[in-house]
Amino acid sequence: MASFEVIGGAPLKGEIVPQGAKNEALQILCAVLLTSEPVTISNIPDIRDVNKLIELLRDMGVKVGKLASDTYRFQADAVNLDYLDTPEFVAQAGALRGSVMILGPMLGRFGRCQLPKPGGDKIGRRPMDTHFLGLEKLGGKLTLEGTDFYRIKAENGLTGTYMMLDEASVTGTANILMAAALAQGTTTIYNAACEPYLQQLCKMLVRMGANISGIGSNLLVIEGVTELGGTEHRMLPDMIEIGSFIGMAAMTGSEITIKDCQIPELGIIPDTFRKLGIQLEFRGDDIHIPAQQHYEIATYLDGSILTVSDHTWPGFTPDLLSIVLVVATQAKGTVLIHQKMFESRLFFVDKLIDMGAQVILCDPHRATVIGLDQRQKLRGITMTSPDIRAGVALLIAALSADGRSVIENVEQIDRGYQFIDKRLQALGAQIRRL
Ligand SMILES: CC(=O)N[C@H]1[C@@H](OP(=O)(O)OP(=O)(O)OC[C@H]2O[C@@H](n3ccc(=O)[nH]c3=O)[C@H](O)[C@@H]2O)O[C@H](CO)[C@@H](O)[C@@H]1O
Ligand SMILES: C=C(OP(=O)(O)O)C(=O)O
Repeated sequence: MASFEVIGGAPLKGEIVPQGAKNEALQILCAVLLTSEPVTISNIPDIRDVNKLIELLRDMGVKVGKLASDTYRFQADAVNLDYLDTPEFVAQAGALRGSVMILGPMLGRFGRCQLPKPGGDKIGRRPMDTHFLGLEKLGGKLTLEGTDFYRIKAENGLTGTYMMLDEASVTGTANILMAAALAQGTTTIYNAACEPYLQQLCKMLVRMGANISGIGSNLLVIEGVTELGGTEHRMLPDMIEIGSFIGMAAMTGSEITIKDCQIPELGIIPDTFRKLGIQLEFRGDDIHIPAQQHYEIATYLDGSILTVSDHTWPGFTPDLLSIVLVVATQAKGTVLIHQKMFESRLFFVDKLIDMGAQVILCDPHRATVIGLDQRQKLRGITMTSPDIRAGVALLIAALSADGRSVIENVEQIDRGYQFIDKRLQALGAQIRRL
């Protein structure tokens, strides 16, 4: 297990370019399984989860060519279905969440798929029910082995139908959409997730020959086609990384410019940070955060305490709540952080409390943060990164803290943040990989 040693307290300065989006990459990479023609994808982040998925695709028989450091060409013209029966496949697919999205393409194109319970962050229950309810409505027959191995088959192909998802699951919508693209007839998905990465997937599928209407809404209508063709696709910048850098700049009192953010795709992320009193300036497509000694959390109009909570798009993403929470520890004022989707994502506040932050964990879903307004800095400690976003929140805390911190288990951070130590060093951070 690798660690980061951080000597905190010094402001950072400079420009940083966000990586391509992790969670978009996981969807888009799985979509290469939908066609035997070449698909070229650029702005692919060089991170653990994405590299593991590329390796899995390669081992499944997909031809993978690296054209540049962030650009790959894939061709799934000789997929080896027998590989799904090997223990190697089970180990690889079980090691990340994104592997779950091979289900839809494999079922749509080859009529079968199987999968162990996928990996990913241990942040509470992560049910797969929506995925399978949707795929079964299209004609898939599911067999469960125990509670954590799934086999699904559609020997006579899939048939389009109307469905109302029980929840707007991001990866669930991606799976059903990809399967429906190759089903016979019309599929209507109501209560579909509609975040920018899913919109990107829809646009890519349309370029491959799919007929999809309602892109960007929660009502998708897909006219199935018999086959899809090759395409080129470029990933959006990672909105969670952009939010993390905004939080890092504020918490460390740094002047940072985040380049090429595709600001219109960020939804309410910038305004949510503004509610914490953080100044953001849009300079063309860059976000400039000036050095701020103090930032003050807004209240509601009647003076009552602000709540920041997660919601499906266009609401605030749950993946940035840990960042908002840590940034609030040095704000002026009080905020209630309400993590509605996941019940185990706030336990990392114990470490912030050890560092001197004033946080009350009300219950697994809610924490009240009473900001210190820089009256007292956090103190460096040794801690372990429990999940990807808590890991980065702790890294931000360490960068702002007095003294030396050690963050263990940074493989969690490496899942989703490309060469983060080197990129932060370029901004002047004292961070070292041990
Ligand atoms: C690889 C990937 O893309 N992972 C993201 C994806 O995970 P993933 O697709 O696994 O997450 P889902 O959208 O399925 O759901 C996440 C959790 O939220 C709950 N839920 C979901 C929808 C809803 O309307 N109400 C509700 O309460 C679910 O029960 C589940 O516990 O979306 C999550 C929610 O944005 C993000 O945190 C993950 O980073
Ligand atoms: C929860 C996350 O990732 P995953 O779904 O891959 O575990 C995340 O990206 O914040």
